[in-house]
Amino acid sequence: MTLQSSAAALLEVDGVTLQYKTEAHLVAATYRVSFKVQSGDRFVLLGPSGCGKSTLLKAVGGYLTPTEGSIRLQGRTVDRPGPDRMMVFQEFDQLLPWKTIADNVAFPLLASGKYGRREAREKALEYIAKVNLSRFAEAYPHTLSGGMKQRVAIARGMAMEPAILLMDEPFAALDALTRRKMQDELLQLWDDTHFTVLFVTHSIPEAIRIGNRILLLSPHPGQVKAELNSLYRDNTDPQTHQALEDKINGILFADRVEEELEVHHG
Ligand SMILES: Nc1ncnc2c1ncn2[C@@H]1O[C@H](COP(=O)(O)OP(=O)(O)OP(=O)(O)O)[C@@H](O)[C@H]1O
Repeated sequence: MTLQSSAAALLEVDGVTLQYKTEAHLVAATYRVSFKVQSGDRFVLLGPSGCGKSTLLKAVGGYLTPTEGSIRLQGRTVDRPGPDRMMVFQEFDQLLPWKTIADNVAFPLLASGKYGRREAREKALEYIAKVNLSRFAEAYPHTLSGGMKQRVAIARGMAMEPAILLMDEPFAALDALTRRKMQDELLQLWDDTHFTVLFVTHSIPEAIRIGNRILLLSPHPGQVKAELNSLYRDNTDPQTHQALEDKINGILFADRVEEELEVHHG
């Protein structure tokens, strides 16, 4: 037993290169990306379209194997999907249309063998309440708005109480007002349970609102440009946000690689 093991990060992504093999050629999605997520982090992967954010998230999910480097969750190498990592996607059609909201949320709890029928239902209802949808527990997905469906998808992911929740642009398809509301709700949920989330977005304002840490990735293939730490969300001063947005824009479009920045504006 060493001190090092007790201080280990929850998720360690170490020098990860990810590639897609197509018939014609090899597409490099990320190149030697490293970062560490601590328990309770709201860790954001931010970068322009095509920089490999979704690919990284899929690799953490265990759906893709790195060609170089390693991914470890709670000290164990990730080599397949597992109930300790739940995904929430952008699309509104990620729910099973023939199942009620309660049954959708209970589904992975039952399928994974984590709970029996009665406990799964109780757990599902508990998380449906957390996303303020108790009134719709017996409704079917097609009767819900896009924002409500996303809340169900979040409840379904959280009900499994995974080690880490993986969110791939979950609010990108929503209108601006709903998107803002959903960001607030996610933060309220975090206040409730302090879950760990790895959140992908290409929106700088969204990254600033959601993240306590932000990893900035360069365009294709994605490489780490900088890591912003110690972001305090209770600082809602628009000037501070604007200054941070400007700083991120500067980093994303400057020619600097692998820079560690500590930003304190709390
Ligand atoms: N299934 C695939 N087969 C081949 N290439 C792929 C595949 N999926 C993604 N790519 C390529 O890998 C690179 C990274 O894609 P990825 O979707 O991870 O980027 P992203 O940063 O999430 O972009 P976006 O914000 O547009 O979703 C891109 O060049 C993309 O074209």
